[in-house]
Amino acid sequence: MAIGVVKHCIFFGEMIGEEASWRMIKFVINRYSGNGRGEAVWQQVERALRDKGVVYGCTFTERQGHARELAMELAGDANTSAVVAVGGDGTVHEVAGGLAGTAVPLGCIPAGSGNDYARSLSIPQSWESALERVLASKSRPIDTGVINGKIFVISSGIGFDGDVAKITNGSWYKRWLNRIGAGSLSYVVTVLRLLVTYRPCDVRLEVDGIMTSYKNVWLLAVANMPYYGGGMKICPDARDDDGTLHMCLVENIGRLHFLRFFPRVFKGTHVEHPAVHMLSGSKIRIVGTAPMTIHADGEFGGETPADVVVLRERLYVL
Ligand SMILES: Nc1ncnc2c1ncn2[C@@H]1O[C@H](COP(=O)(O)OP(=O)(O)OP(=O)(O)O)[C@@H](O)[C@H]1O
Repeated sequence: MAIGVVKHCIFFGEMIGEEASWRMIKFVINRYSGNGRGEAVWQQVERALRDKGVVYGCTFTERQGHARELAMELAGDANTSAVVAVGGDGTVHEVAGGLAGTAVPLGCIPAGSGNDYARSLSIPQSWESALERVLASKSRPIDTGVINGKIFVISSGIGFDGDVAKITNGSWYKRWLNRIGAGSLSYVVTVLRLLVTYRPCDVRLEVDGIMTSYKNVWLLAVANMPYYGGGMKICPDARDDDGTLHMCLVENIGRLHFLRFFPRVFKGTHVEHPAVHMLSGSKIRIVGTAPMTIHADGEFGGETPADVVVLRERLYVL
């Protein structure tokens, strides 16, 4: 039963009736993304769709995890041509989870605080241009990653990274910074806070059958796309269609040193630092001497040990 969709679906004027069986783009909107930006952006998008006479469907998320359920349901509808996430990376992550393995492509109108999915795919940050791209309806397949059974499209982070995502998502300053349009700065604030308290641990890593060990590991990012954390170019070589996951591991570095070299991640020049190891592979196992927090596209994903694999051409995107 297409609960959310039928309830909230909108068809226009003469399109009601027989023609409502046409295939159409369906929008899944997280009103609360970007601290209300989702709602504001959607109002403008909706007005533009009406002006253009586009037939569309729309539905609003009501809770965490709902976007995934809606996307799964919509993908099963024969009249869905694409599902477009209006929101941030969390919404994209959930919608992608519902569409992966189907032929229905994922579109995105960025309205969050980080918007790293949009940045990585060169989707314009302005809703007008992002909508144009959606309406052009050109799709291509991309890879996805899976960590401990949870899908990710952008990246997964373990250790310091996982804690940054977990703390930022629950922070008052993310909401406050979103309000003044500087939401991506919230990740930087958490990094600075956590730098004082984080305790690195040793890690055993197995990549495509090859074992290595690292001492005092701060973080291990596993990326399908180059950007995360609101514009940090953590794995500059990551490509969403190369069948490989790219990793950035930071070990054995003092807190002050970490703080000094941290800004380099915004340009991607951190990769030259001796404490940074860049790796790649398609089947990865990560075991820490202490449990390390995991995030999948910025959403909490449990703790290590972790098994990660890449699934080739698993998702269609616009
Ligand atoms: N109706 C809702 N009420 C509460 N939370 C919701 C609702 N709909 C979605 N969510 C949750 O809101 C969270 C944040 O959404 P999203 O990531 O899209 O926005 P953001 O955090 O502002 O952006 P970004 O991830 O790019 O920083 C997600 O975890 C999602 O599951």
